[in-house]
Amino acid sequence: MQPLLPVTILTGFLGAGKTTLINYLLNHNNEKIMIIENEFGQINVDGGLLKQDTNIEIVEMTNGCICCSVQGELTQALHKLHQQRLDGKIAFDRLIIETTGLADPAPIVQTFFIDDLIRQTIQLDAVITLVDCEHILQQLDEHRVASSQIGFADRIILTKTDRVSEQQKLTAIDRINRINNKALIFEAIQGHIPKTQWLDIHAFDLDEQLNINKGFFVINGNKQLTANFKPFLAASEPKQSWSDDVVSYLLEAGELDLKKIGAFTEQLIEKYGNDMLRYKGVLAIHDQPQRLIVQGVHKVVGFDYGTPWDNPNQRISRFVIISRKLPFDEIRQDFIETQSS
Ligand SMILES: Nc1nc2c(ncn2[C@@H]2O[C@H](COP(=O)(O)OP(=O)(O)OP(=O)(O)O)[C@@H](O)[C@H]2O)c(=O)[nH]1
Repeated sequence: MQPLLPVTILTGFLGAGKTTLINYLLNHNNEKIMIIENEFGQINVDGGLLKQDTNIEIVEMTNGCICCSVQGELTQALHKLHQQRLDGKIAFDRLIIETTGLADPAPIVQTFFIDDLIRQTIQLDAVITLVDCEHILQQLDEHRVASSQIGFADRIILTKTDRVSEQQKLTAIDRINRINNKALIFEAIQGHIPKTQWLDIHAFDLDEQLNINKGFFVINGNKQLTANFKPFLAASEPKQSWSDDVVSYLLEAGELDLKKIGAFTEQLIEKYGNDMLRYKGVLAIHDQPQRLIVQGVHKVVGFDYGTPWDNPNQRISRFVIISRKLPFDEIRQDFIETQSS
């Protein structure tokens, strides 16, 4: 049996630097990479821009954007690639899906959980969102899809920071952080970022990392990684208030009752799953030494027990939800009521 094929979804608004990033990767990489990409409209320019060599195959989907035809065209393309791999007609080590700048990642991400063959052969590694530091504020004001792309991200790569002042950059980061306080933010000028920062990060594994507001990292050029890591704002209060329709919510409580939290999660997803882009919980369950991990995308959710809590006195349940506006006070109250009495 072949190992699961890792797939990375690369998203970001028009002109955010997706092709530039892929080209940088292809110039600093030995793996064979399959890229599925598409452009909005009939003429696909990006295929021409991407560096062509023997380590890259490109499947272009020009028939509208991926998200409109996701259940059909993308699923079909993935099935076909799988068969060609099985037949030995084509060989590659990973797949990158570059979405059009106008795509909402939701249906693309869901494809990897819905289709049986895809679930059994492909492992969704992460959603990486590129954010154009120069234009993001305007894009967020004008295009709902821009906040969705940020909300879905496991990692955010900030581009074009060479074109803005330090203050503009900090303002952009503040706003991004409010939409998604779970994704680590990296900076890459002209796509210069080591692939280890955005490939094979296993974001959909049921692990115990919540990564809330961990920080901001500068990766610039080919310098040593560690020398360039710059911690950023730790959970700061936003300096300005924005009205983005996607925001991050954090629920916190002590030990929870398993039945109650099960019912809470079920109802939450039933009622608000369509609005909840990504969510993750690391929960302390009464009489259970291990952490309970919950992770989901809209109405697709996974649960598993993780490692035991190190310190029995520090068993705190945390649940992060990145969502369109929710009645937070009510949800927080319901969450607190799932505590074991
Ligand atoms: N100054 C500057 N320009 C950049 C940077 N990253 C990308 N660009 C430029 O921005 C333009 C758009 O970059 P692309 O890589 O084509 O962006 P894209 O996200 O693939 O664009 P679409 O396919 O239209 O969604 C190109 O002219 C790039 O050279 C950066 O970090 N700094």
